[in-house]
Amino acid sequence: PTTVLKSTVDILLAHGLTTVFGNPGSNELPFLAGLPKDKFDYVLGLHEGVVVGMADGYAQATRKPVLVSLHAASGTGNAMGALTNAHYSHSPLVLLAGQQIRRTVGQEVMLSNVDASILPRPLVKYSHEPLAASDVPHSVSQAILEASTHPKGPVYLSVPYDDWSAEALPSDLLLPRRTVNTAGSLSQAQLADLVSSLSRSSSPVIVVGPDVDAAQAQKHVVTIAERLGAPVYIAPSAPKCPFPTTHPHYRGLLHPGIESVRTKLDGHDLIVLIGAPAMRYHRWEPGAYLPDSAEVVHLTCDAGEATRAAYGRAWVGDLLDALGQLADAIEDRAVRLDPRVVPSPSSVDDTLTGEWVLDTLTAAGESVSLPSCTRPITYVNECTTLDLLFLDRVAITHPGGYHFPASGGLGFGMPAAVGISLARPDAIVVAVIGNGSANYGITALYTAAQRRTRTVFIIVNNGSYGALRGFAKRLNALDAPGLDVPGIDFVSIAAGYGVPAERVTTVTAFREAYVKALRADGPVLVEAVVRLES
Ligand SMILES: Cc1ncc(Cn2c(C)c(CCOP(=O)(O)OP(=O)(O)O)sc2=O)c(N)n1
Ligand SMILES: [Ca+2]
Repeated sequence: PTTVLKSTVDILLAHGLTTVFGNPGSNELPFLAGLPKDKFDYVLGLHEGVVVGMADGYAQATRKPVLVSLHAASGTGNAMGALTNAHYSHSPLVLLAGQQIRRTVGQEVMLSNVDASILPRPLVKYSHEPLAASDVPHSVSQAILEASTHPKGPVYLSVPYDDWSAEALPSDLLLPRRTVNTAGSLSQAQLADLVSSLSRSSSPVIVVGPDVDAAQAQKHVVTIAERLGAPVYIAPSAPKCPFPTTHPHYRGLLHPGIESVRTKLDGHDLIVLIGAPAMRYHRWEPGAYLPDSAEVVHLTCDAGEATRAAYGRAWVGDLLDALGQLADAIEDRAVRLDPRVVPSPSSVDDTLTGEWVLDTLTAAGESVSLPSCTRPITYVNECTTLDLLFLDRVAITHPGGYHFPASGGLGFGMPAAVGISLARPDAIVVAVIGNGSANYGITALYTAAQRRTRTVFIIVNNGSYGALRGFAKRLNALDAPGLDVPGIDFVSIAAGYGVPAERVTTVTAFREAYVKALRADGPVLVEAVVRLES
Protein backbone atom coordinates (compact mmCIF):
# COMPACT_ATOMS: atom_id res chain seq x y z
CA PRO A 1 0.00 0.00 0.00
CA THR A 2 1.05 3.62 -0.59
CA THR A 3 2.30 5.50 2.46
CA VAL A 4 1.47 9.01 3.67
CA LEU A 5 5.06 9.96 2.79
CA LYS A 6 4.69 8.74 -0.81
CA SER A 7 1.42 10.71 -1.24
CA THR A 8 3.11 13.78 0.22
CA VAL A 9 6.13 13.47 -2.10
CA ASP A 10 3.79 13.28 -5.12
CA ILE A 11 2.09 16.52 -4.02
CA LEU A 12 5.42 18.31 -3.46
CA LEU A 13 6.65 17.20 -6.90
CA ALA A 14 3.40 18.30 -8.56
CA HIS A 15 3.78 21.84 -7.12
CA GLY A 16 7.54 22.00 -7.73
CA LEU A 17 8.59 22.21 -4.08
CA THR A 18 11.81 20.29 -4.72
CA THR A 19 14.32 22.66 -3.08
CA VAL A 20 14.00 22.19 0.68
CA PHE A 21 15.64 24.62 3.12
CA GLY A 22 16.14 23.11 6.54
CA ASN A 23 17.99 22.28 9.72
CA PRO A 24 17.32 18.68 10.82
CA GLY A 25 16.38 17.08 14.12
CA SER A 26 15.45 13.48 14.95
CA ASN A 27 11.72 14.24 14.40
CA GLU A 28 12.45 15.20 10.78
CA LEU A 29 14.74 12.32 9.74
CA PRO A 30 12.08 9.85 8.47
CA PHE A 31 10.58 12.55 6.24
CA LEU A 32 13.94 13.81 4.92
CA ALA A 33 15.24 10.26 4.29
CA GLY A 34 12.09 9.59 2.24
CA LEU A 35 12.70 12.42 -0.27
CA PRO A 36 14.08 10.92 -3.52
CA LYS A 37 17.70 12.21 -3.76
CA ASP A 38 17.49 12.60 -7.54
CA LYS A 39 14.48 14.93 -7.29
CA PHE A 40 14.97 16.97 -4.11
CA ASP A 41 17.79 19.36 -3.14
CA TYR A 42 18.17 19.90 0.62
CA VAL A 43 19.87 23.22 1.46
CA LEU A 44 21.29 23.12 4.98
CA GLY A 45 21.21 26.27 7.10
CA LEU A 46 23.04 26.30 10.46
CA HIS A 47 20.30 28.22 12.31
CA GLU A 48 16.56 28.21 11.60
CA GLY A 49 16.52 32.02 11.27
CA VAL A 50 19.00 31.59 8.42
CA VAL A 51 17.00 28.67 6.99
CA VAL A 52 13.83 30.79 6.76
CA GLY A 53 15.76 33.85 5.54
CA MET A 54 17.31 31.84 2.71
CA ALA A 55 13.93 30.32 1.83
CA ASP A 56 12.39 33.82 1.84
CA GLY A 57 15.01 35.10 -0.62
CA TYR A 58 14.56 31.99 -2.77
CA ALA A 59 10.74 32.32 -2.78
CA GLN A 60 10.91 36.03 -3.68
CA ALA A 61 13.33 35.30 -6.52
CA THR A 62 11.44 32.30 -7.93
CA ARG A 63 7.97 33.68 -7.05
CA LYS A 64 6.99 30.11 -6.13
CA PRO A 65 6.15 28.32 -2.85
CA VAL A 66 9.19 26.91 -1.01
CA LEU A 67 9.39 24.04 1.49
CA VAL A 68 11.10 24.69 4.83
CA SER A 69 11.89 21.81 7.22
CA LEU A 70 12.22 22.86 10.89
CA HIS A 71 12.90 20.95 14.08
CA ALA A 72 9.92 20.84 16.45
CA ALA A 73 9.28 23.83 18.76
CA SER A 74 12.88 24.96 19.23
CA GLY A 75 13.44 25.16 15.48
CA THR A 76 10.13 26.95 14.98
CA GLY A 77 11.01 29.40 17.74
CA ASN A 78 14.37 30.20 16.16
CA ALA A 79 12.54 30.82 12.88
CA MET A 80 9.99 33.28 14.24
CA GLY A 81 12.11 36.42 13.74
CA ALA A 82 12.63 35.57 10.09
CA LEU A 83 8.95 34.67 9.85
CA THR A 84 7.97 38.25 10.72
CA ASN A 85 9.73 39.34 7.53
CA ALA A 86 8.20 36.55 5.39
CA HIS A 87 4.75 37.43 6.73
CA TYR A 88 4.98 41.09 5.66
CA SER A 89 6.63 40.30 2.33
CA HIS A 90 3.81 37.88 1.46
CA SER A 91 6.40 35.11 0.92
CA PRO A 92 4.83 31.70 0.14
CA LEU A 93 6.86 29.57 2.58
CA VAL A 94 5.54 26.13 3.57
CA LEU A 95 6.98 25.41 6.99
CA LEU A 96 6.95 21.73 7.97
CA ALA A 97 7.96 21.06 11.58
CA GLY A 98 8.72 17.54 12.80
CA GLN A 99 6.62 16.37 15.77
CA GLN A 100 7.25 13.56 18.24
CA ILE A 101 5.49 10.17 17.96
CA ARG A 102 1.78 11.03 17.85
CA ARG A 103 0.67 9.18 21.01
CA THR A 104 3.52 10.58 23.16
CA VAL A 105 2.97 14.31 22.57
CA GLY A 106 0.36 14.51 25.37
CA GLN A 107 2.96 13.24 27.83
CA GLU A 108 5.25 16.01 26.60
CA VAL A 109 8.13 13.62 26.03
CA MET A 110 11.40 15.23 24.87
CA LEU A 111 11.06 17.13 21.54
CA SER A 112 7.27 17.33 21.79
CA ASN A 113 5.96 20.47 20.06
CA VAL A 114 3.13 21.22 22.49
CA ASP A 115 0.14 23.11 20.97
CA ALA A 116 2.18 23.15 17.77
CA SER A 117 -0.33 25.00 15.57
CA ILE A 118 -0.57 27.93 18.03
CA LEU A 119 3.16 28.64 18.24
CA PRO A 120 3.70 30.49 14.91
CA ARG A 121 0.43 32.47 14.92
CA PRO A 122 -0.15 35.36 13.92
CA LEU A 123 2.78 35.13 11.51
CA VAL A 124 1.26 32.42 9.31
CA LYS A 125 -1.91 32.31 7.17
CA TYR A 126 -2.66 28.68 8.01
CA SER A 127 -1.32 26.58 10.87
CA HIS A 128 -2.31 22.96 11.48
CA GLU A 129 -1.37 19.64 13.05
CA PRO A 130 -3.52 17.01 11.24
CA LEU A 131 -5.86 15.04 13.56
CA ALA A 132 -4.93 11.77 11.86
CA ALA A 133 -1.93 10.52 9.87
CA SER A 134 -4.21 9.85 6.90
CA ASP A 135 -5.04 13.59 6.72
CA VAL A 136 -1.40 14.66 6.32
CA PRO A 137 -1.36 14.63 2.47
CA HIS A 138 -4.57 16.68 2.30
CA SER A 139 -3.12 19.15 4.84
CA VAL A 140 0.11 19.44 2.81
CA SER A 141 -1.95 20.16 -0.31
CA GLN A 142 -4.03 22.79 1.52
CA ALA A 143 -0.91 24.39 3.02
CA ILE A 144 0.76 24.79 -0.40
CA LEU A 145 -2.40 26.24 -1.97
CA GLU A 146 -2.96 28.60 0.99
CA ALA A 147 0.63 29.88 0.79
CA SER A 148 0.21 30.60 -2.93
CA THR A 149 -3.21 32.29 -2.91
CA HIS A 150 -3.41 36.12 -2.54
CA PRO A 151 -2.39 37.53 -0.19
CA LYS A 152 0.43 34.98 -0.35
CA GLY A 153 2.23 34.17 2.87
CA PRO A 154 3.88 31.60 5.11
CA VAL A 155 1.95 28.58 6.39
CA TYR A 156 2.81 25.99 9.06
CA LEU A 157 2.30 22.24 9.45
CA SER A 158 3.40 20.06 12.35
CA VAL A 159 3.55 16.32 11.51
CA PRO A 160 4.31 13.51 14.00
CA TYR A 161 7.12 11.45 12.50
CA ASP A 162 5.30 8.12 12.83
CA ASP A 163 2.64 9.49 10.41
CA TRP A 164 4.90 9.20 7.37
CA SER A 165 4.83 5.37 7.31
CA ALA A 166 1.04 5.19 7.85
CA GLU A 167 -1.18 3.90 5.02
CA ALA A 168 -2.37 6.58 2.57
CA LEU A 169 -5.99 7.07 1.45
CA PRO A 170 -6.97 6.15 -2.13
CA SER A 171 -8.39 9.70 -2.49
CA ASP A 172 -4.85 11.09 -2.13
CA LEU A 173 -4.48 10.47 -5.87
CA LEU A 174 -6.80 13.45 -6.50
CA LEU A 175 -4.55 15.89 -4.64
CA PRO A 176 -1.46 16.41 -6.90
CA ARG A 177 -3.65 17.76 -9.68
CA ARG A 178 -5.40 20.37 -7.48
CA THR A 179 -4.94 24.08 -8.35
CA VAL A 180 -6.52 27.34 -7.07
CA ASN A 181 -6.92 30.30 -9.41
CA THR A 182 -8.13 33.71 -8.21
CA ALA A 183 -9.76 36.13 -10.66
CA GLY A 184 -8.46 39.55 -9.69
CA SER A 185 -9.28 42.03 -12.47
CA LEU A 186 -11.30 45.18 -11.84
CA SER A 187 -14.91 45.08 -13.00
CA GLN A 188 -15.90 47.68 -15.61
CA ALA A 189 -17.70 49.66 -12.90
CA GLN A 190 -14.66 49.58 -10.56
CA LEU A 191 -12.35 50.58 -13.42
CA ALA A 192 -14.65 53.47 -14.41
CA ASP A 193 -14.81 54.66 -10.79
CA LEU A 194 -10.99 54.64 -10.49
CA VAL A 195 -10.42 56.29 -13.88
CA SER A 196 -12.85 59.09 -13.06
CA SER A 197 -10.96 59.82 -9.79
CA LEU A 198 -7.66 59.95 -11.69
CA SER A 199 -9.07 62.06 -14.53
CA ARG A 200 -10.62 64.56 -12.08
CA SER A 201 -7.33 65.16 -10.21
CA SER A 202 -5.33 68.24 -11.15
CA SER A 203 -2.10 67.17 -9.41
CA PRO A 204 -1.94 63.38 -8.83
CA VAL A 205 1.05 61.69 -7.15
CA ILE A 206 1.81 57.96 -7.20
CA VAL A 207 3.16 56.03 -4.19
CA VAL A 208 4.26 52.46 -4.99
CA GLY A 209 4.88 49.55 -2.65
CA PRO A 210 6.47 46.10 -2.61
CA ASP A 211 3.60 44.15 -4.16
CA VAL A 212 4.06 46.07 -7.42
CA ASP A 213 7.57 44.57 -7.53
CA ALA A 214 6.34 41.12 -6.50
CA ALA A 215 3.76 41.27 -9.33
CA GLN A 216 6.42 42.59 -11.74
CA ALA A 217 3.95 45.36 -12.60
CA GLN A 218 6.51 48.21 -12.80
CA LYS A 219 5.89 48.63 -16.54
CA HIS A 220 2.22 49.52 -15.95
CA VAL A 221 3.07 52.01 -13.19
CA VAL A 222 5.55 53.68 -15.57
CA THR A 223 2.77 54.06 -18.18
CA ILE A 224 0.29 55.39 -15.62
CA ALA A 225 2.84 57.88 -14.21
CA GLU A 226 3.79 59.14 -17.68
CA ARG A 227 0.18 59.47 -18.87
CA LEU A 228 -0.79 61.32 -15.68
CA GLY A 229 2.42 63.40 -15.71
CA ALA A 230 2.67 62.29 -12.07
CA PRO A 231 5.76 62.05 -9.81
CA VAL A 232 6.38 58.64 -8.24
CA TYR A 233 7.55 57.96 -4.67
CA ILE A 234 8.35 54.60 -3.12
CA ALA A 235 6.17 53.88 -0.05
CA PRO A 236 7.97 54.08 3.32
CA SER A 237 9.88 51.14 4.91
CA ALA A 238 10.35 49.62 1.46
CA PRO A 239 11.21 45.87 1.42
CA LYS A 240 11.45 45.93 -2.41
CA CYS A 241 12.05 48.46 -5.20
CA PRO A 242 8.75 48.77 -7.14
CA PHE A 243 9.80 51.47 -9.61
CA PRO A 244 12.99 52.06 -11.69
CA THR A 245 15.08 54.54 -9.66
CA THR A 246 16.54 55.84 -12.94
CA HIS A 247 13.14 56.89 -14.37
CA PRO A 248 12.69 60.70 -14.79
CA HIS A 249 9.39 60.67 -12.81
CA TYR A 250 11.02 58.94 -9.81
CA ARG A 251 11.23 61.22 -6.76
CA GLY A 252 12.71 58.92 -4.09
CA LEU A 253 11.70 56.94 -1.02
CA LEU A 254 9.17 58.42 1.42
CA HIS A 255 10.63 58.65 4.93
CA PRO A 256 8.60 56.56 7.40
CA GLY A 257 6.83 59.20 9.49
CA ILE A 258 3.37 60.77 9.25
CA GLU A 259 4.75 64.34 9.07
CA SER A 260 7.53 63.35 6.64
CA VAL A 261 5.04 61.69 4.28
CA ARG A 262 2.50 64.49 4.41
CA THR A 263 5.02 67.28 3.75
CA LYS A 264 6.45 65.36 0.77
CA LEU A 265 2.97 64.88 -0.73
CA ASP A 266 1.84 68.44 0.01
CA GLY A 267 0.24 70.16 -2.97
CA HIS A 268 -1.16 66.99 -4.54
CA ASP A 269 -4.93 66.56 -4.62
CA LEU A 270 -4.87 62.82 -5.33
CA ILE A 271 -2.56 60.17 -3.84
CA VAL A 272 -2.55 56.90 -5.81
CA LEU A 273 -1.20 54.29 -3.37
CA ILE A 274 -0.41 50.96 -5.08
CA GLY A 275 0.83 47.63 -3.70
CA ALA A 276 1.59 48.77 -0.15
CA PRO A 277 -0.16 49.13 3.19
CA ALA A 278 -1.33 52.66 4.06
CA MET A 279 1.36 53.28 5.27
CA ARG A 280 4.34 51.52 6.90
CA TYR A 281 5.26 54.42 9.23
CA HIS A 282 8.15 53.73 11.64
CA ARG A 283 9.08 56.96 13.45
CA TRP A 284 6.34 58.52 15.54
CA GLU A 285 5.59 61.92 14.01
CA PRO A 286 2.07 62.88 15.21
CA GLY A 287 0.02 65.10 12.91
CA ALA A 288 -2.45 65.01 10.05
CA TYR A 289 -2.02 61.98 7.80
CA LEU A 290 -2.78 63.75 4.52
CA PRO A 291 -2.36 67.18 2.86
CA ASP A 292 -5.54 69.29 3.13
CA SER A 293 -8.36 68.01 0.94
CA ALA A 294 -6.17 65.32 -0.64
CA GLU A 295 -8.01 62.16 -1.74
CA VAL A 296 -6.41 58.68 -1.58
CA VAL A 297 -7.16 55.79 -3.92
CA HIS A 298 -5.52 52.55 -2.71
CA LEU A 299 -4.89 49.47 -4.88
CA THR A 300 -3.74 46.35 -3.03
CA CYS A 301 -3.72 42.56 -3.40
CA ASP A 302 -4.19 42.16 0.38
CA ALA A 303 -7.69 42.70 1.80
CA GLY A 304 -6.17 43.13 5.29
CA GLU A 305 -4.10 46.09 4.10
CA ALA A 306 -7.28 47.62 2.69
CA THR A 307 -9.50 47.11 5.74
CA ARG A 308 -6.98 48.21 8.39
CA ALA A 309 -5.90 51.39 6.58
CA ALA A 310 -6.50 54.73 8.35
CA TYR A 311 -7.67 56.53 5.21
CA GLY A 312 -8.53 56.20 1.50
CA ARG A 313 -10.83 54.30 -0.82
CA ALA A 314 -9.39 50.83 -1.54
CA TRP A 315 -9.69 48.30 -4.34
CA VAL A 316 -8.51 44.71 -3.71
CA GLY A 317 -7.40 42.67 -6.70
CA ASP A 318 -4.60 41.20 -8.77
CA LEU A 319 -2.19 44.10 -9.22
CA LEU A 320 -0.77 43.07 -12.60
CA ASP A 321 -4.25 42.73 -14.12
CA ALA A 322 -5.71 45.84 -12.46
CA LEU A 323 -2.73 48.07 -13.31
CA GLY A 324 -2.74 46.82 -16.89
CA GLN A 325 -6.41 47.76 -17.21
CA LEU A 326 -5.74 51.18 -15.63
CA ALA A 327 -2.72 51.90 -17.85
CA ASP A 328 -4.84 51.23 -20.96
CA ALA A 329 -7.77 53.34 -19.75
CA ILE A 330 -5.95 56.55 -18.77
CA GLU A 331 -5.83 59.55 -21.11
CA ASP A 332 -2.28 60.78 -21.85
CA ARG A 333 -1.95 64.36 -20.53
CA ALA A 334 1.28 64.70 -22.58
CA VAL A 335 3.16 65.97 -19.52
CA ARG A 336 6.57 64.44 -18.80
CA LEU A 337 8.73 65.34 -15.78
CA ASP A 338 12.47 66.07 -15.73
CA PRO A 339 14.65 63.76 -13.65
CA ARG A 340 15.51 64.86 -10.11
CA VAL A 341 19.09 65.81 -9.23
CA VAL A 342 20.76 63.56 -6.63
CA PRO A 343 23.82 65.08 -4.86
CA SER A 344 26.91 62.86 -4.52
CA PRO A 345 28.96 62.89 -1.29
CA SER A 346 31.69 65.52 -1.20
CA SER A 347 35.00 63.89 -2.09
CA VAL A 348 36.89 65.84 0.58
CA ASP A 349 39.39 63.00 0.96
CA ASP A 350 39.58 59.24 0.55
CA THR A 351 37.77 58.55 3.84
CA LEU A 352 35.18 55.85 3.39
CA THR A 353 31.57 56.59 4.40
CA GLY A 354 28.34 54.66 3.96
CA GLU A 355 27.36 57.12 1.23
CA TRP A 356 30.61 56.41 -0.65
CA VAL A 357 29.87 52.69 -0.41
CA LEU A 358 26.47 53.27 -2.06
CA ASP A 359 27.78 55.62 -4.74
CA THR A 360 30.52 53.14 -5.61
CA LEU A 361 28.05 50.26 -6.12
CA THR A 362 26.39 51.72 -9.21
CA ALA A 363 29.54 53.22 -10.72
CA ALA A 364 31.70 50.13 -10.19
CA GLY A 365 28.90 47.68 -10.97
CA GLU A 366 28.24 49.32 -14.33
CA SER A 367 31.95 49.51 -15.19
CA VAL A 368 32.61 45.81 -14.75
CA SER A 369 31.82 43.45 -17.62
CA LEU A 370 30.56 40.25 -16.05
CA PRO A 371 30.29 37.72 -18.90
CA SER A 372 28.76 34.94 -16.80
CA CYS A 373 26.16 37.28 -15.32
CA THR A 374 23.10 37.62 -17.54
CA ARG A 375 21.09 40.07 -15.47
CA PRO A 376 21.79 43.33 -13.59
CA ILE A 377 23.13 43.06 -10.04
CA THR A 378 20.51 42.21 -7.37
CA TYR A 379 20.90 44.12 -4.11
CA VAL A 380 19.96 43.17 -0.56
CA ASN A 381 20.17 45.96 2.00
CA GLU A 382 20.29 45.46 5.76
CA CYS A 383 22.29 48.49 6.80
CA THR A 384 19.86 50.61 8.76
CA THR A 385 21.80 53.86 8.63
CA LEU A 386 21.69 53.60 4.82
CA ASP A 387 18.11 52.46 4.36
CA LEU A 388 16.86 55.98 3.53
CA LEU A 389 19.73 56.57 1.10
CA PHE A 390 19.94 53.27 -0.77
CA LEU A 391 16.98 53.85 -3.11
CA ASP A 392 18.14 57.42 -3.72
CA ARG A 393 21.72 56.57 -4.58
CA VAL A 394 21.79 53.12 -6.21
CA ALA A 395 20.38 52.42 -9.69
CA ILE A 396 17.73 49.69 -9.44
CA THR A 397 16.10 49.16 -12.80
CA HIS A 398 14.58 45.65 -12.83
CA PRO A 399 11.91 43.74 -10.88
CA GLY A 400 13.37 41.83 -7.93
CA GLY A 401 16.41 44.14 -7.91
CA TYR A 402 16.28 45.14 -4.23
CA HIS A 403 15.33 43.54 -0.91
CA PHE A 404 15.13 44.81 2.69
CA PRO A 405 13.66 42.95 5.71
CA ALA A 406 9.89 43.51 5.38
CA SER A 407 9.20 43.62 9.12
CA GLY A 408 12.51 45.31 9.96
CA GLY A 409 13.58 42.04 11.59
CA LEU A 410 17.36 41.89 11.27
CA GLY A 411 19.01 38.66 10.18
CA PHE A 412 17.22 38.62 6.82
CA GLY A 413 19.91 40.21 4.62
CA MET A 414 22.73 37.68 4.52
CA PRO A 415 20.49 34.59 4.37
CA ALA A 416 18.16 36.16 1.79
CA ALA A 417 21.15 37.06 -0.39
CA VAL A 418 22.25 33.40 -0.35
CA GLY A 419 18.68 32.24 -1.11
CA ILE A 420 18.44 34.63 -4.08
CA SER A 421 21.87 33.51 -5.32
CA LEU A 422 20.69 29.87 -5.20
CA ALA A 423 17.53 30.79 -7.15
CA ARG A 424 19.47 32.84 -9.71
CA PRO A 425 22.91 31.30 -10.41
CA ASP A 426 23.15 33.65 -13.45
CA ALA A 427 22.98 36.73 -11.21
CA ILE A 428 25.36 38.39 -8.79
CA VAL A 429 23.77 39.30 -5.47
CA VAL A 430 25.33 42.12 -3.45
CA ALA A 431 24.34 42.31 0.21
CA VAL A 432 25.04 45.57 2.08
CA ILE A 433 24.90 44.61 5.76
CA GLY A 434 25.50 46.60 8.93
CA ASN A 435 28.11 45.31 11.38
CA GLY A 436 25.29 44.85 13.90
CA SER A 437 22.84 43.12 11.56
CA ALA A 438 25.53 40.76 10.30
CA ASN A 439 25.55 38.87 13.60
CA TYR A 440 21.90 37.81 13.40
CA GLY A 441 22.39 35.77 10.22
CA ILE A 442 26.17 35.33 10.03
CA THR A 443 25.99 31.55 9.63
CA ALA A 444 24.58 32.13 6.13
CA LEU A 445 28.25 32.50 5.17
CA TYR A 446 28.63 28.75 5.70
CA THR A 447 25.94 27.86 3.16
CA ALA A 448 27.32 30.46 0.72
CA ALA A 449 30.76 28.82 0.99
CA GLN A 450 29.43 25.26 0.75
CA ARG A 451 27.31 26.12 -2.30
CA ARG A 452 29.85 28.56 -3.77
CA THR A 453 27.15 31.17 -4.44
CA ARG A 454 27.95 34.37 -6.40
CA THR A 455 27.20 36.51 -3.35
CA VAL A 456 29.14 39.63 -2.35
CA PHE A 457 28.75 40.48 1.34
CA ILE A 458 29.66 44.08 2.17
CA ILE A 459 29.82 44.64 5.92
CA VAL A 460 29.52 48.38 6.57
CA ASN A 461 31.30 48.57 9.91
CA ASN A 462 30.79 51.76 11.93
CA GLY A 463 31.37 49.94 15.22
CA SER A 464 27.86 50.76 16.39
CA TYR A 465 24.16 50.10 16.17
CA GLY A 466 24.08 53.33 14.21
CA ALA A 467 20.34 53.54 13.55
CA LEU A 468 19.66 53.13 17.26
CA ARG A 469 21.99 56.01 18.04
CA GLY A 470 19.77 58.07 15.75
CA PHE A 471 16.63 56.85 17.54
CA ALA A 472 18.24 57.47 20.95
CA LYS A 473 18.63 61.13 19.98
CA ARG A 474 15.10 61.35 18.59
CA LEU A 475 13.61 59.67 21.64
CA ASN A 476 15.82 61.59 24.08
CA ALA A 477 17.22 58.26 25.31
CA LEU A 478 20.90 59.05 24.82
CA ASP A 479 21.94 57.11 27.91
CA ALA A 480 20.47 53.85 26.61
CA PRO A 481 23.03 51.01 26.99
CA GLY A 482 24.09 48.51 24.32
CA LEU A 483 24.37 50.88 21.37
CA ASP A 484 27.97 50.13 20.41
CA VAL A 485 29.44 46.92 18.99
CA PRO A 486 33.17 47.58 18.57
CA GLY A 487 35.85 44.94 18.15
CA ILE A 488 34.32 42.36 15.81
CA ASP A 489 36.72 40.91 13.21
CA PHE A 490 34.48 40.00 10.29
CA VAL A 491 37.42 38.97 8.11
CA SER A 492 38.35 36.20 10.55
CA ILE A 493 34.71 35.17 11.02
CA ALA A 494 34.22 34.94 7.24
CA ALA A 495 37.39 32.87 6.89
CA GLY A 496 36.10 30.64 9.66
CA TYR A 497 32.99 29.84 7.62
CA GLY A 498 34.99 29.42 4.40
CA VAL A 499 34.40 32.80 2.70
CA PRO A 500 37.43 34.80 1.52
CA ALA A 501 37.38 38.32 2.95
CA GLU A 502 39.32 41.54 3.25
CA ARG A 503 39.01 44.76 5.27
CA VAL A 504 39.18 48.21 3.59
CA THR A 505 39.13 51.74 5.00
CA THR A 506 39.37 54.04 1.95
CA VAL A 507 37.14 54.76 -1.07
CA THR A 508 39.91 53.64 -3.45
CA ALA A 509 40.51 50.38 -1.62
CA PHE A 510 36.78 49.67 -1.40
CA ARG A 511 36.27 50.19 -5.14
CA GLU A 512 39.15 47.80 -5.94
CA ALA A 513 37.92 45.17 -3.48
CA TYR A 514 34.35 45.47 -4.75
CA VAL A 515 35.28 45.05 -8.43
CA LYS A 516 37.43 42.04 -7.52
CA ALA A 517 34.52 40.57 -5.56
CA LEU A 518 32.13 41.02 -8.52
CA ARG A 519 34.54 39.01 -10.66
CA ALA A 520 34.93 36.15 -8.15
CA ASP A 521 33.29 32.81 -8.94
CA GLY A 522 32.15 32.29 -5.36
CA PRO A 523 31.20 34.27 -2.24
CA VAL A 524 33.41 37.13 -1.03
CA LEU A 525 33.12 39.35 2.04
CA VAL A 526 34.38 42.94 2.09
CA GLU A 527 34.47 44.64 5.50
CA ALA A 528 34.25 48.36 4.89
CA VAL A 529 35.30 50.33 7.96
CA VAL A 530 33.39 53.62 7.88
CA ARG A 531 33.04 56.65 10.08
CA LEU A 532 29.95 56.63 12.31
CA GLU A 533 27.69 59.38 10.92
CA SER A 534 26.65 61.71 13.72
C1 LIG B 1 15.97 40.92 15.19
C2 LIG B 1 16.17 42.37 15.51
N1 LIG B 1 16.80 42.71 16.66
C3 LIG B 1 16.99 44.02 16.97
C4 LIG B 1 16.55 45.04 16.12
C5 LIG B 1 16.70 46.47 16.52
N2 LIG B 1 17.57 47.24 15.61
C6 LIG B 1 18.94 47.24 15.68
C7 LIG B 1 19.72 46.40 16.65
C8 LIG B 1 19.53 48.11 14.78
C9 LIG B 1 20.98 48.48 14.59
C10 LIG B 1 21.60 47.71 13.46
O1 LIG B 1 22.94 48.12 13.40
P1 LIG B 1 23.80 47.87 12.11
O2 LIG B 1 25.23 47.99 12.52
O3 LIG B 1 23.39 46.62 11.47
O4 LIG B 1 23.41 49.02 11.13
P2 LIG B 1 23.59 50.60 11.26
O5 LIG B 1 24.83 50.87 12.14
O6 LIG B 1 23.78 51.06 9.84
O7 LIG B 1 22.35 51.10 11.88
S1 LIG B 1 18.31 48.85 13.84
C11 LIG B 1 17.05 48.06 14.65
O8 LIG B 1 15.83 48.21 14.41
C12 LIG B 1 15.89 44.62 14.94
N3 LIG B 1 15.40 45.53 14.05
N4 LIG B 1 15.74 43.29 14.65
CA1 LIG C 1 26.60 49.66 12.37
